[in-house]
Amino acid sequence: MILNKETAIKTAEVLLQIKAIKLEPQEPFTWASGWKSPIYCDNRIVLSYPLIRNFIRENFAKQVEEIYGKPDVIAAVATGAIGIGMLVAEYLSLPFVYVRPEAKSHGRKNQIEGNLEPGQTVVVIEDLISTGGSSLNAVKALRDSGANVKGMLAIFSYGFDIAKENIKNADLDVHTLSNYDYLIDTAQRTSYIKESEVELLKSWRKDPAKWIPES
Ligand SMILES: O=P(O)(O)OC[C@H]1O[C@H](OP(=O)(O)OP(=O)(O)O)[C@H](O)[C@@H]1O
Ligand SMILES: O=C(O)c1cc(=O)[nH]c(=O)[nH]1
Repeated sequence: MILNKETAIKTAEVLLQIKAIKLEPQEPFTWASGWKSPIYCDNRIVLSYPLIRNFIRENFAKQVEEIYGKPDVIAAVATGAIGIGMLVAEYLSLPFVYVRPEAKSHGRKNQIEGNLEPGQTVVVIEDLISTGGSSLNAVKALRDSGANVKGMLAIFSYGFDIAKENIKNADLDVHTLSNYDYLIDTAQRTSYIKESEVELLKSWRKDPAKWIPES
């Protein structure tokens, strides 16, 4: 869910400005889910731009407080959200943990890194939601450890039905700064993408799991 339309447009604009959005219809990207895609949104690039990471950090912090008040802990989904999650925690003067995709096989064998006590309230920060698998895997680990997960904020979501269903089944409250619709509108308005690319992205978006690149 989008909380603030202006933030959604501005977030789409800055992602385009720093070229976080990559289009490679001829040589598709492979996503975490295994899906092939003509588009990749690399939100990790945000960290390289101080003004833009501050914008993301401040909007995340504002929305965390507006929606949930102050949680006990900010948690980030590794690795993509560790940097920005840490900035949000610092801005709000809150403790921070991050959640690995799985427990380490050596050392302390942790999946959650940092200090988290059972019963603590947690807001999760994620960089991007495609199917929602990675985010929900992290939320499960937090809940299994006894945390009270209040909800999750992500920079961007593609808004796929599968993600909506997964999130609903997990009974998780999710908000994003921007999403695919705002991104495509902004990319069209600023001529970041050509009309032919808009058509391709629209047809891909109808059934992304089954999309086959044109040869
Ligand atoms: O919603 P999903 O289908 O799970 O896909 C989104 C996930 O994919 C990316 O992580 P990736 O697995 O590429 O790892 P990284 O964060 O370590 O770069 C991204 O950071 C999300 O966590
Ligand atoms: O699904 C993914 O793996 C994924 C998609 C995307 O656009 N960006 C990203 O970082 N991961």
